[in-house]
Amino acid sequence: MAKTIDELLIGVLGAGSIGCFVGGSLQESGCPVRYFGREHVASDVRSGGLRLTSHDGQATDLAAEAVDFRTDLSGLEECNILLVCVKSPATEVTADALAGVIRPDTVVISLQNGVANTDVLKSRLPYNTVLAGMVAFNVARLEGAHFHLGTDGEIYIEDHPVARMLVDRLNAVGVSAKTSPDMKAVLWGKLLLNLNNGLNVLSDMPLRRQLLDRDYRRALALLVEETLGVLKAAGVSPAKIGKAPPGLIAPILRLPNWLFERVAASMLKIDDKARSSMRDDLDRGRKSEIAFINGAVVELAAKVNASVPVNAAIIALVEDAFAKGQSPALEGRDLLKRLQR
Ligand SMILES: NC(=O)C1=CN([C@@H]2O[C@H](COP(=O)(O)OP(=O)(O)OC[C@H]3O[C@@H](n4cnc5c(N)ncnc54)[C@H](OP(=O)(O)O)[C@@H]3O)[C@@H](O)[C@H]2O)C=CC1
Ligand SMILES: CC(C)(CO)C(=O)C(=O)O
Repeated sequence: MAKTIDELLIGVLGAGSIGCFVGGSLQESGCPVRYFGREHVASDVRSGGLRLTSHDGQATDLAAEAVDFRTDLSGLEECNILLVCVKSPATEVTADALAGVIRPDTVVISLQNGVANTDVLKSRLPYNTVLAGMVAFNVARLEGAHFHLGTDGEIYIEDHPVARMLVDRLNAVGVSAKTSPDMKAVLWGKLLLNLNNGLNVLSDMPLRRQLLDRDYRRALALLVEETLGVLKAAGVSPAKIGKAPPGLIAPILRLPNWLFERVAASMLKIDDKARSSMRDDLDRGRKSEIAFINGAVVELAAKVNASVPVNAAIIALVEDAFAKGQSPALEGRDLLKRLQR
């Protein structure tokens, strides 16, 4: 693929929060982008265009007529790069829809949470180059097709010439991005942060307020420690994502509030209303990604004969919340008691 990035058509498959934010940022940088998503986003784009804003005050508006948003897969075969941004439960079905439609030289990049999506895509798309990616920041859909970056954080993409071109373009428009030769470590490092997604479903609080609740932080510390134990037994070294090295996350979380607020000031730079993507799924009546986050820990634990009661308890509570369609709004101390039983 000896073309420049401006000659390559980027497809965003699953144009929701991450897809519209990353795709919109690449379009802002001058790349041709085609979005594939749902009618509820398409109709908002038609009526008001695509709006991207950020907690640091940046704003970008892409006019409706400049946004090529499709609610079917027509023209997918013209894409040279495909960013897969669907939630993990949709990866298999999505990959099957791509197989035999996209060109063998299309580079497919997963920008999803969880550690297994790239393997699923690879198994279904054996002729394509499939790269792992990871997004460390939070994006929320506000009113209409307005997508808001609520935290700091970087995008990582597995090292490859196409990844380098995308990273350059993202950095040029102020979206931090880098390539990595070791995405397994990056994905497990991110999964440590995503252990909070399930807790955010259970707390019924915005992320910032929940992080200021010491009992919720203690619950998260238990999850992180249990997961690090499994990773150690399996010989996996998670990468440092954010400011704290993996081994310091739990001790920092356990600090009293006054000290935590100082030591973890960057972790608390979150919009007051931001919630985890799993909490969005509960509100929108969708499936949860819990099986791909805490469930990945349970799966790895089984391989190394480790027991993971804390992750298992969180999975059960989150599955129950999704079955009922609402958060149990657990007090931090009640959750902690259940986990320490
Ligand atoms: N939001 C965030 O802050 C972050 C999210 N992530 C991860 O990024 C990934 C994407 O999350 P997010 O952007 O929040 O998800 P969203 O649900 O906002 O966006 C995904 C969109 O893709 C649509 N979709 C699903 N299947 C298809 C298909 N076959 N064709 C076209 N559209 C489809 C979904 O529709 P439908 O509603 O029908 O499912 C939905 O509108 C997840 O793995 C998430 O964990 C990572 C970091 C932060
Ligand atoms: C950015 C973060 C860690 C928290 O919002 C996330 O990945 C998510 O919401 O899924």
